[in-house]
Amino acid sequence: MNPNLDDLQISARIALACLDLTSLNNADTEADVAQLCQRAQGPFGPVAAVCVWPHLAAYARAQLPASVAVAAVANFPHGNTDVDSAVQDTLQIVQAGAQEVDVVLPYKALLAGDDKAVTQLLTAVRNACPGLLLKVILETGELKTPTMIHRASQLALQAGADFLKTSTGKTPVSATLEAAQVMLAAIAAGPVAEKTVGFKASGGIRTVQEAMVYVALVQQILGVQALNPKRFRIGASSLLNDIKAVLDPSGAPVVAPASNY
Ligand SMILES: O=C[C@H](O)COP(=O)(O)O
Repeated sequence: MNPNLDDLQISARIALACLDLTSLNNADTEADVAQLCQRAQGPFGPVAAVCVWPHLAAYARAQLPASVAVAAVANFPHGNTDVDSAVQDTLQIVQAGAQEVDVVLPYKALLAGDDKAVTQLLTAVRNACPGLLLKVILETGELKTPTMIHRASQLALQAGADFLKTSTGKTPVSATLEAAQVMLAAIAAGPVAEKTVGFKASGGIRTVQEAMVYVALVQQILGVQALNPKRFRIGASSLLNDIKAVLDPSGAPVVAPASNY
């Protein structure tokens, strides 16, 4: 059933306020980031953060008001176990004056049963960015099973994650409702300190209708009070066009044209 315009617009407003507007193409330049930062501050209000490569984080920071956070990625997208390299990424992000680090959990090590390597890398990154918001990307499409997604969630929470994030957007399967359910349940079941951890759905979310199912799930499992950027983010490179179309139906079609995909 298609949602009515009021529901769609409420979700569009939440999605905008909670959006990590992302550009993580290999060839990204300062000009691309300048454009991204401009789009981050549109007529309907700012996004929560922009998300870029570490070497472009300082440039992004200089383009934005303090009200829009800068996030940058570490150990991305491969999720290797090289602690030094992940810490280097993280220090570059810290030195850039960014507010948030999105680190890829070493998911191949986890699948191979090497929990220790996972904990070592995540703990080192956590220690390298005190005071910054740490989002741990589980890469749920590669972990595949609820058991592995639950285990990854636990290890990330134990290492001090502020957010659990589904995906890099660089693998065949990105965010799914099933994976989100497991992650949200892990957050909700945690000790008090972990109950304030946030959730970020990312990868492949291009329409408000797609975003809306995550809004509903977060509300259902974490409660309506979690529908704010401190607890909920959507990481997306191409959702903003549809958010704008929904919020200004007279200005553009509600669903972004296929050419934007
Ligand atoms: O972290 C966010 C993802 O990299 C964005 O993925 P997307 O390009 O499919 O929206």
